[in-house]
Amino acid sequence: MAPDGLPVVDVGPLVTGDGDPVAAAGALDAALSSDGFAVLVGHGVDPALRDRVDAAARAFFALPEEEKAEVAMARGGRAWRGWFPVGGELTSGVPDHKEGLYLGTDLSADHPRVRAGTPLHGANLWPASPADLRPAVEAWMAAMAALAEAVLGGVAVGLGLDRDWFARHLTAEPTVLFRIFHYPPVPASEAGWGVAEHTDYGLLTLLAQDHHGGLEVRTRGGWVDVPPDPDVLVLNVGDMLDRMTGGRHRSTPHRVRPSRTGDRISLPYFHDPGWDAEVRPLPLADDRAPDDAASRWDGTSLRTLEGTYGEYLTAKVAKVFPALADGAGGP
Ligand SMILES: O=C(O)CCC(=O)C(=O)O
Ligand SMILES: [Fe+2]
Repeated sequence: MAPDGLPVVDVGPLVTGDGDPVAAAGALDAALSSDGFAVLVGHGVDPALRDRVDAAARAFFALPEEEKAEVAMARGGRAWRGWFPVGGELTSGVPDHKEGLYLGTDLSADHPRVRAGTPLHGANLWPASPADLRPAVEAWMAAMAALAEAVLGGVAVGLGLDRDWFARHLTAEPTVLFRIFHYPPVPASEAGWGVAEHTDYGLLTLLAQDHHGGLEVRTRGGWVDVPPDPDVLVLNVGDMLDRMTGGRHRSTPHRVRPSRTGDRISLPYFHDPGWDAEVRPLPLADDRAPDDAASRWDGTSLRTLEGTYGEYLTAKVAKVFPALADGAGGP
């Protein structure tokens, strides 16, 4: 256990094959079964790459608003890509104290899903400056995708499934979103949140952050701080893994305090089921948790959901960005 209570898991054996992957899978299972969050060490991702993405992000957010607006989210249309200003995103109906650049799997205009007008699919909007943003982000997203698949292998083994279960059933073509957030310093007199309380939508989130801190997790024992360590990656469970496991792995609410000490940069990467996947409960019946709709932050029951992951995600995103709601439900 870390001093703050979040478990630390060495995922080295799942990433490199050295060591005992079954023991690492067991540690992961225990971590995700307690509070749905884990601090990952041994992840093998080069810290210099994180520093590159962080530096490029800072250079981008420091540009004048008109330059950032060259890649404004409105230009990304239904693909939900590009920059949004401070206050442009609403979590739980309230504007957040953050700005962000939204990215995802980069699809060209002739990809069948883009041609069909599928929401959240399309090309990334790359800023002209800084030049290193695109190569750094592309390398980072590739590293996160590989790590997410390695971690999912461990999750599967921990649940008594074959190691390639997720790859075969849900993530052959994962839905991938990546965000770069900037939380500018906000005076202590100003209330509100960097990001208000919420859960993540998909399978797994992998988060890198700088040293400023502010991320809080609602564990069973109360709210705890996630230590702001740039060298670790923070893993958390999304709604679909919670649904599949009947709450054994919990999609745990979390929130971000507004930054009081400086410009905070965070890099959440979301590795989620394929768009057309229908996520069903696994046959793990005996340890199924009771239905949680009444107590969940959004009142949604993960036990009774129907439809594809794409439908679930589109409905969620339309609440956060009301501008996307317009016709976002179908092609
Ligand atoms: O910025 C952070 O630390 C967390 C962001 C987050 O929770 C999210 O994007 O879902
Ligand atoms: Fe989140």
